[in-house]
Amino acid sequence: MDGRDWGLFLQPYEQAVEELKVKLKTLRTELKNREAYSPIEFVTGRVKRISSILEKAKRLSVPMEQIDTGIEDIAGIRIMCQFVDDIHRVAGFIRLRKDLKLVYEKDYITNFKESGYRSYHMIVEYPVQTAIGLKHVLAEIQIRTLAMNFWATIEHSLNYKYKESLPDEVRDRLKKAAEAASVLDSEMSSIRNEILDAQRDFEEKSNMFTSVLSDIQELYFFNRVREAVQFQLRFNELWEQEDTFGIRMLSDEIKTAISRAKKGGTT
Ligand SMILES: Nc1nc2c(ncn2[C@@H]2O[C@H](COP(=O)(O)OP(=O)(O)OP(=O)(O)O)[C@@H](O)[C@H]2O)c(=O)[nH]1
Ligand SMILES: Nc1ncnc2c1ncn2[C@@H]1O[C@H](COP(=O)(O)OP(=O)(O)OP(=O)(O)O)[C@@H](O)[C@H]1O
Repeated sequence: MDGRDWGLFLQPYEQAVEELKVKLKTLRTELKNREAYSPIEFVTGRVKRISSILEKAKRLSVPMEQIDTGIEDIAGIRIMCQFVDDIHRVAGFIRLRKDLKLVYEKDYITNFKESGYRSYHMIVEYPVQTAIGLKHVLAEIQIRTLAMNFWATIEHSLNYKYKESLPDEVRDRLKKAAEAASVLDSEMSSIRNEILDAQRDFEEKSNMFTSVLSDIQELYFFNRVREAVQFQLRFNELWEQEDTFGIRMLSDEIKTAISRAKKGGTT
């Protein structure tokens, strides 16, 4: 292939990368608007360099006329997430999409590579509209945490610089660093879960607070002033003691008092 052929060959891959980047960045914005938190931190993409395609074709013994099927990462997308759980959510969103077809997935998080490499890969088929019709191209979507990306970026540049000559001792240290990055991810996930639990706890308490107080207000509305004051005093005490169980019981009592008041009964 000469330069012009390569330009024509790579054009749909360039279009696929640009379109997928836009679509995944839009998904990020949409999720931020819907849920105030997006599992996608940022998205990058690239088309493989010609020299890298040729090198890989040689290494994998892929004939030139089969590189579009034999090399799956000519179009490459990378999605960075804050937490490991986010990776699985993002993969879920990709599986549901109707504008691409999932070919297969590689879970290098559970089954990390010998080097220590961790990421979740999805190979997809993406339809690109060209001047002469639809062309389906393969694209590789790598989904990883910021820590996995940090490790992979440095390891890639060291391997690129030193090629086969990386000393065994350095390889071992890189493996250990990958392990440390994974421990960091687990620790961050567990801190996040604790924060989420605390937030849920706080939300539950503040809902309880509002609901009990509005029930007490209702008793005032039915002119059950003495009863309402007594409930208020008991609530204040239980709230101070952080006795959630006691507040739940009290809430039931107040509700019974309200329905009694609605029926016009006496206290
Ligand atoms: N930094 C880094 N990246 C890796 C490593 N292994 C895989 N990758 C990335 O993941 C891509 C796909 O790797 P594989 O799933 O092994 O598929 P492959 O294309 O058959 O394998 P390679 O010949 O290793 O590219 C690679 O092109 C890299 O971008 C690794 O050990 N270190
Ligand atoms: N799916 C991807 N999305 C975004 N960037 C990628 C993706 N895959 C690789 N890259 C980046 O593209 C640059 C060039 O990498 P290149 O494609 O030559 O090699 P590789 O993917 O690491 O290896 P291989 O040739 O074995 O597939 C590197 O910076 C690499 O991190």
